[in-house]
Amino acid sequence: MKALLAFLPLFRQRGRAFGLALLLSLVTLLAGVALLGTSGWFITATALTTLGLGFNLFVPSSLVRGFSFIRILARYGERLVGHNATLKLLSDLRGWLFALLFPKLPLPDRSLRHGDLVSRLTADVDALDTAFLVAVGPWMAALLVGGGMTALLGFFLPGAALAYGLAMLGAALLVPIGLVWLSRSAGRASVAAQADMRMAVLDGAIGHADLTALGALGTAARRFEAASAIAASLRRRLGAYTAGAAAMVQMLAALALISTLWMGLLAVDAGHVEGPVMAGLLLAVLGSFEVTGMIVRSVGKAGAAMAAAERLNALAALAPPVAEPAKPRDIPEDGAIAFEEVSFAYPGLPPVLSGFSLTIAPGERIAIAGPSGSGKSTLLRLLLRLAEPQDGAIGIGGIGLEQFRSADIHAHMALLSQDSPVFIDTIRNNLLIGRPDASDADLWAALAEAQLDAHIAALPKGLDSIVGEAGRTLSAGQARRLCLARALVSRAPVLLLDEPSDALDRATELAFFGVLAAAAAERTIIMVTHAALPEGVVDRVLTLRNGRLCT
Ligand SMILES: Nc1ncnc2c1ncn2[C@@H]1O[C@H](COP(=O)(O)OP(=O)(O)OP(=O)(O)O)[C@@H](O)[C@H]1O
Repeated sequence: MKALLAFLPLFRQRGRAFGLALLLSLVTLLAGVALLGTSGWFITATALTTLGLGFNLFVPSSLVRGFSFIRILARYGERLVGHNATLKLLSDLRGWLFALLFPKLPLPDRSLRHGDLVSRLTADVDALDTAFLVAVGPWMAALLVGGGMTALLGFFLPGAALAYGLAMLGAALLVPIGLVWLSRSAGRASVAAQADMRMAVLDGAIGHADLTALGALGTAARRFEAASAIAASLRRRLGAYTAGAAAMVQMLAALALISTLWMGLLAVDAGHVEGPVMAGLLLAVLGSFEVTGMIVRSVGKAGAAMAAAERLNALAALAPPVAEPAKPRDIPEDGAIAFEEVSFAYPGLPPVLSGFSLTIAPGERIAIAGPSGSGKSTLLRLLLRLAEPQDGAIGIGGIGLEQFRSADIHAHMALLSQDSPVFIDTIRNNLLIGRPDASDADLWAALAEAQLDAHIAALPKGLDSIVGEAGRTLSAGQARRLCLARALVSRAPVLLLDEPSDALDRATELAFFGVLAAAAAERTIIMVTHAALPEGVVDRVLTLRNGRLCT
């Protein structure tokens, strides 16, 4: 519950709209109760009229029409206002989550898998949509309608008021609380199982080609089936709990109805209440229980909503990898980059770097080689200040990285990695990510430097050609050169390259290095690579082993 309360400020922002939706749902409910009550009274009175009693038909018949009209309009308004507010709340929620998450990307926590993150950003947010509207509204309505009805019965049929009040209390409060309690762990497990299911789908889709080649599609399918079977059985269990609770609520409504009928007949017999009034009260009691059905339906989802809220809070509470400086300094354009006695370990793991020192002069080009897992990519992460060393210092021009804004560091150093994506968008927009205010001339210049201009110019739509998912309308080498052009557009004086030629065949790799050497003439280059570099691409090649450079 605490996890859900964390979202209260967001809910409050839409408080007015939710308040109006609540008011309209109350009007709907009251109109429904009044409609049933008046109809019961009207029908009974009409029947009695045929037995010779005088009765004015016009007032009750216009009341019936009036109440049904009010009910229709209020229900329509409540749906309109309520759903509009809910959709806005969902968009606020996503905005809040993205704003919290973006400064923390890339997430250092490797336990949070891609599919799980997607699941949290989509399904978990959706699971919260009904939490407030459906849970808060009907409860307040039950309180008001149930209280009002008890008072009304207390006036006409005091004997029935107590039974009704207790039945309403049980249906609106005790049964839903029991349902929340019962469905808590199944709700949590259900959210986790559905996340597992999504991860299995994503893994299967992303790795489809490899799974097919390895003949492992069956294993992937079985993993998905197992995850779905667990999710389905949890859903069934939650459904059974909700159905059981709904049945109990119906029984309580029946008890309230029977006791009202019993007391009503006695009162009519004793001449304390007229028959039509008793019939009206009976139907009003029936109508007032409508709200408890809504409570049970929403509360059935409460377990999942609470689990979703916990997962979202956990995501929001992830600590930012580094703190921004209170008084940021400007990065010296021509400053040398220096690692001094840097030691770094990922939490709970053995050190990746220990006492690592290196100075890179402005305009110098170096390559860092070393065995897989020796910490080459980690070096670049530290330089981009995506993580901070436990010991030692990293600086530019003699100023520690911690004194620069992260945004300035990322503008100073452009990263081209083996995972640099080509987005499903136009070539222009792919390049503008490097520098949003770049002119077409800048884009063409960068494409020329990356030796991609002739190819793009030959496309019918030129810069406005769409490149497909993972740059599929480009060859692997062209996609890599497009990413290089993006890095060049950025005008960053330092280029960080992490296995830039990975997955390219040797001929394409050599061509890429040739392009790189020519294009990045004025820039500092720090390249991490396993590839054998042709002459002239870098000034020196260093090897990282056991956390230090070896000579
Ligand atoms: N986010 C992380 N959380 C925990 N451990 C990590 C993380 N990133 C890297 N590591 C671990 O740190 C070590 C160094 O990884 P790193 O990616 O820097 O090596 P690398 O030299 O670039 O390897 P490769 O050449 O295979 O890309 C490895 O043992 C790796 O498993």
